[in-house]
Amino acid sequence: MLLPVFPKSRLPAIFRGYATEKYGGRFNKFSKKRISPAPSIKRQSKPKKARQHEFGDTLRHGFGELNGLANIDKIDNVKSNVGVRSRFLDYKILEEVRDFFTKEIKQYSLLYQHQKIRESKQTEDNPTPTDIQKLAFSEILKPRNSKNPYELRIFSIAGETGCGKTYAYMIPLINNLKTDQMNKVNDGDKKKKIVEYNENFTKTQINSVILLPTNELIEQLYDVLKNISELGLTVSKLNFENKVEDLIALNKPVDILVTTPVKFNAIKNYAGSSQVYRKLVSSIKYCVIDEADTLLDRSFLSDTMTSFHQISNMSGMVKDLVIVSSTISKLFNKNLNEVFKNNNIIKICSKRIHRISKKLDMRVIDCNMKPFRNSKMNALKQCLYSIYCDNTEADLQVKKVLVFVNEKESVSKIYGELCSDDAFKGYEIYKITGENSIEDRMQIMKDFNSNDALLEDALSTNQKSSDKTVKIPNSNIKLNKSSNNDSTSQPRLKVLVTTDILSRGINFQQTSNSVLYDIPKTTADLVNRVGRVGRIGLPGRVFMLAAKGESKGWVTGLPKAVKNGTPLA
Ligand SMILES: Nc1ncnc2c1ncn2[C@@H]1O[C@H](COP(=O)(O)OP(=O)(O)OP(=O)(O)O)[C@@H](O)[C@H]1O
Repeated sequence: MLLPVFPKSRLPAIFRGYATEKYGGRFNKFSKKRISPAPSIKRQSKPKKARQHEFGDTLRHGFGELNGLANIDKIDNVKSNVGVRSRFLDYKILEEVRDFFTKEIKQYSLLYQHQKIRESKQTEDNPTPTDIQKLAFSEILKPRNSKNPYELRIFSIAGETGCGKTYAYMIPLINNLKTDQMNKVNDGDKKKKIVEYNENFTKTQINSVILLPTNELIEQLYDVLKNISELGLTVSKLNFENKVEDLIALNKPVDILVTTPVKFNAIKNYAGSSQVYRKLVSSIKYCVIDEADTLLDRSFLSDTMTSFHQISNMSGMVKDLVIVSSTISKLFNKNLNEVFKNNNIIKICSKRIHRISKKLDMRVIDCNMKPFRNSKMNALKQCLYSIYCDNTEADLQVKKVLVFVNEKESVSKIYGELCSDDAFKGYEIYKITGENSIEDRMQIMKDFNSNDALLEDALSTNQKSSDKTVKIPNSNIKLNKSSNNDSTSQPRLKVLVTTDILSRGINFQQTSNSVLYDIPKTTADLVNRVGRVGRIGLPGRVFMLAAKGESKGWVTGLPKAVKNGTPLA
């Protein structure tokens, strides 16, 4: 079932032919005469070395010095050699922990979900650790200094978006918690003894804390840990809906507390007496600061550091602090070195950091060219239509597209435009900004992530066409159209318009398409927005819309840089 994006009556003359001809053949005919090749094509003929140099320079200029990404080659003592061990079995991980996580990865990994749908036989394979996981396991699982078992070790883990950093810190953390738990009980039936030990607790005791910047990420991580009770461990979250009082009243060990720095700092106020507070936090031995490039930037730094100082001051027992990030900006690197200057930070970094996955098909659309008439909205509508019509993800019932903008005001504008356009009647359009209540945000994320078929009658106009391709006008972008135009098998489209609020850390379920409506303000924003698709080596597509004056060298050079694996720093 096909939808005309631009109703014929409201279409500028230049569009009319395209709309009536359903984009395909007519576009090809027009494009030969009127459309000059996209600038990115012209630039591709430049000598490789000169272009890469120009790309790096212009990118830095484009995004400004302070927010630029650090050059990893210039950071001392970074551990990035993966080594030869290639299986979970090769690392000193407790057998039950290893079995638990390999099972979890197979069941819930985006990679395995993807394969399950496309090639069900592949799901028989056993997962292997990703590069960042191998690096992290090699360092964090090293035996501690036996002379000083409570020495604080600080690790910084940095790797490209979607490379599996969560398990890179989670598996060693669970391994440590489980080992500590086993050491607390005597030999014999350890499982039974651990249950008895936990039942005898009269006060809440937190054993480890994971700090995250947003409620969405807390929810996501809590979901990752939902089966952890199988290992005899407990997890609690402190977010918008959970009260600190309830945590205090639990009266049992909390092996992992997932929360934000602000919520964590609030525990002190609610604890009432310093004795209660001390009891709560004095058993924290492991602390993780995830999405640290956000939590150690200007807006969060003071809350994050208050949390960490509270943990280490009150307990003096923190053994491992793990700081995790997908980019290393100059500011982050500066803050990291300043804040932890007296400690040796063990820096673990994947070689692919600051690079965009080569599996991503990255395209730039110049909106200044006809027929978009410098209207990003027109270009966006055409993108959505083309994604909807092409034959990718043919086996899915629902295709999903993320649309990222810089300012929350633009979210409502775009959402309003798409909702009020009859051509988008059958699409499910969502928006999320910081202005939505947290409850709303959670519900919208749930709806967008669900893969249920949309209402049968959602798409009511069925237009048959024999064209095999759809082309985004005035670009070199041609997409194959679904070969099957039968209304029951045509996928449906969900579109989520949002800001950077959702650009960090979120695993969107079965989402392979993204439109960067605005040019991101910093390289870190670019890397994170793009990184919501094409995760863990999966294929994906990103369309970047460039208006008049935005088609600078680095913008048009981006697709080539992605293909060449050029670091964006
Ligand atoms: N060893 C593995 N094999 C297969 N899939 C994995 C493996 N490790 C993690 N995954 C899956 O990869 C996906 C992305 O992982 P994760 O969320 O940890 O990425 P990330 O590096 O933290 O990304 P970001 O920088 O965006 O936060 C998840 O669906 C996870 O289940």
